[in-house]
Amino acid sequence: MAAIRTQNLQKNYGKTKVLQGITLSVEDGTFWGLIGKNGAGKSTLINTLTGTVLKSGGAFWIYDTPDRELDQAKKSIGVMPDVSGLYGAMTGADFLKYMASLKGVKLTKNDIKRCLDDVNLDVPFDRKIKEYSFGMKKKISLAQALIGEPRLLFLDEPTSGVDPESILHLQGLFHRLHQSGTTIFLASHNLNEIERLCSHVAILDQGNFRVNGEINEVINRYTAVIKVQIHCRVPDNFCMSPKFHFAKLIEATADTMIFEVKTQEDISRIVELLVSCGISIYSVSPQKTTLEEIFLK
Ligand SMILES: Nc1ncnc2c1ncn2[C@@H]1O[C@H](COP(=O)(O)OP(=O)(O)OP(=O)(O)O)[C@@H](O)[C@H]1O
Repeated sequence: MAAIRTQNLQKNYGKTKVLQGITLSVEDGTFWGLIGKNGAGKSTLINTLTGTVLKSGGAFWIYDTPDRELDQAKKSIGVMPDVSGLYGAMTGADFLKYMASLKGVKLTKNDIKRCLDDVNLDVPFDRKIKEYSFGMKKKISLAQALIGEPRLLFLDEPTSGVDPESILHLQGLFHRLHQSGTTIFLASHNLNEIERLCSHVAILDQGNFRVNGEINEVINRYTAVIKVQIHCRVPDNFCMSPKFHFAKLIEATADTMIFEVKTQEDISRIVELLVSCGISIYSVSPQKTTLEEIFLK
């Protein structure tokens, strides 16, 4: 079942066409990473899908509920928007209680403590949100998104501006939520985070997806050559026979050879050939194309 489905979804701000006909299907239980340059439309897509802004054209469905009936699907959704929409005059505890009441959930003092612990936010209950640091605001925004254990979670740059220890804590939390079946739609500039956490990725460029799909499949599709570093004892008299025609040796020292090949199978072929030449191999390290390299292309 699709958690999110869009058909030719469009959003304009005046004459600016921000989303130019997005068509996407996000299967239930998947973890999508949404990437794109500043102004590419990531927040606009999340805001449109969660009903914060109105679409200009096309259609979308959340768990088969059409966008015109979005209110009915809202109980399945948790949204962590950017932090500008927080109620600064409220304390964090009152804010969580208020947001919970909108979802029909009653929070006890212990529940609030657990919400704060979940997002690694150590703050007195009576401190007003306007007195929070930027990173603390991010965490309280995430805490409210998690209330009621939503089946579908939208996260807009949840770890930007957050300290490194908390980033690891939050990434662990996202991983556990995904493992327990939550569908997550995460916009982030942290490509390493997306590569490590997500099952799927979409690159938004000029109002449309340049690429979208299963993350390993996307990386493989854009991997023209695989670099493989082989630690081994290279004999002085070693020379590449014609049998190595499928591989390009780009560097060689007394204990390391680096080849460029086209497929994973080529790596096994190189190893077999080296062993048949009597060379002892200590380790083989393929260097995959990263999401960053694909994004920057
Ligand atoms: N309320 C608004 N009114 C007019 N234009 C807007 C509004 N919100 C966003 N835009 C414009 O829409 C475009 C996409 O903005 P959006 O915030 O969705 O990008 P983004 O990919 O989330 O960027 P970033 O990575 O910087 O957060 C930008 O050109 C922005 O100026």
